[in-house]
Amino acid sequence: MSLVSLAKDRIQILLLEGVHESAVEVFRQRGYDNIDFVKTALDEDELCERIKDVHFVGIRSRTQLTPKVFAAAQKLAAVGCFCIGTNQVDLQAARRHGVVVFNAPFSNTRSVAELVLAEIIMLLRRIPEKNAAAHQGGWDKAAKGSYEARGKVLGIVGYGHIGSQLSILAEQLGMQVRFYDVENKLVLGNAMQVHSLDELLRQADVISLHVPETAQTQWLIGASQIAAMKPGSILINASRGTVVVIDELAKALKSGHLAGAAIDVFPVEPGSNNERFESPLQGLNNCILTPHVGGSTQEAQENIGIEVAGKLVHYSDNGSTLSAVNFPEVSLPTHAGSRRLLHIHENRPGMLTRINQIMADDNINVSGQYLQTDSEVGYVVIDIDTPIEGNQADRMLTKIREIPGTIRARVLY
Ligand SMILES: NC(=O)C1=CN([C@@H]2O[C@H](COP(=O)(O)OP(=O)(O)OC[C@H]3O[C@@H](n4cnc5c(N)ncnc54)[C@H](O)[C@@H]3O)[C@@H](O)[C@H]2O)C=CC1
Ligand SMILES: O=C(O)C(=O)COP(=O)(O)O
Repeated sequence: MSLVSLAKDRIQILLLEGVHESAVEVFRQRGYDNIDFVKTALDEDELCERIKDVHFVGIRSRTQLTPKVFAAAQKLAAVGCFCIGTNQVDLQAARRHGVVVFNAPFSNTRSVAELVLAEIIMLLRRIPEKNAAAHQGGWDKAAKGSYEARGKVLGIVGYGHIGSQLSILAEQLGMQVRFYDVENKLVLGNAMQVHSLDELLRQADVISLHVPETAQTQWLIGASQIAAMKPGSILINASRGTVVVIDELAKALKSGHLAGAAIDVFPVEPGSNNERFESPLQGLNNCILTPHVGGSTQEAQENIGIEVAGKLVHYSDNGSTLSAVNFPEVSLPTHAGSRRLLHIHENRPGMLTRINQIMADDNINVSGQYLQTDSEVGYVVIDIDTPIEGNQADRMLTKIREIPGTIRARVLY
């Protein structure tokens, strides 16, 4: 069996969780036809079985890529997260296996910001309760507890791509925006950065969470943070379900300390549309529950499909790791007229010398070399302008793979 790159029709792609068909089109246009398309997420055991011969896997936010999955995925070269969050992927395990992980950092951000804006207005007007009452024959025409968004203070936790877009949209409604972020951020419009979460919670009429799932954001909003929020204020979470202690939120909504909430993400979410959803927030009419649809618009999904499939194809064809989330980034020119060696290795001294020595011993001429390393992993790409036959490439790769510390090596056509 040749060790050089497989023919494209033998490269297996597994797309899970109903990734948009725009992704399939991108793969097909670029010659990748061997695509397995699954509408749901798979559990760990099923995934370990399905992923054995897969070279590229595409997931959304529900599929957990654990160390066990990476150990089973011996042929896997890259993961495409067709979403923003990458917390569902064990990024260290991926790196140790030489698997590059990509995501779509921008494509669904506007969709989330728009949904949150709509929820702010609905909750300030107490529409969820009035809607529930009307469906039961009720007629609650009172203005009590209903407010305009204009002039209210919106507190944003996490002023990144989503938080900052929400900030602009909310200012257009006349809201006063304040935000808390662990980093110093470029302040847009008339927004103001405050110095602690506590300060923000005490000032805001509406709090909206836009942080990633990390060890620091886990259960960021618990009993004492909810107690610090203004009586009658509103909490919105379209970030990750682990950011809010949901039982404490349920208590605050029942007691009336919080006037309302909109929750799009949950500590435990169903793996498919056929599974039952359970939450302590069910039955609370002052709480909007949505099934993790912040980024689920036609526009966002289509763009994400094109963006992430494009990154996977580019890595497969060219070796570029530009915008990878777990890997040294190497941006590469095309390699027409040359063969290209990709070598992923543990970052230890002497790696390049050894690779170059093997090439020199074989009279192979190098026309370009690109190296990036981080504290653990090195990624070197070497363009070869000496014509080499399949057998010679195989021999060279065998020797290169024997270099201690090599994680993965392949040659592109
Ligand atoms: N509901 C949905 O369908 C969607 C949910 N998301 C979630 O939204 C999150 C945010 O997305 P983006 O704005 O694009 O991410 P981003 O990375 O652009 O922004 C996140 C911001 O949070 C800040 N941050 C991190 N830890 C913090 C902490 N402990 N306290 C305060 N600030 C902190 C960061 O400095 C950064 O400014 C994603 O990580 C994802 O989990 C994203 C898209 C769709
Ligand atoms: O982009 C994200 O991080 C999201 O949470 C959206 O996830 P989804 O693609 O809807 O499973």
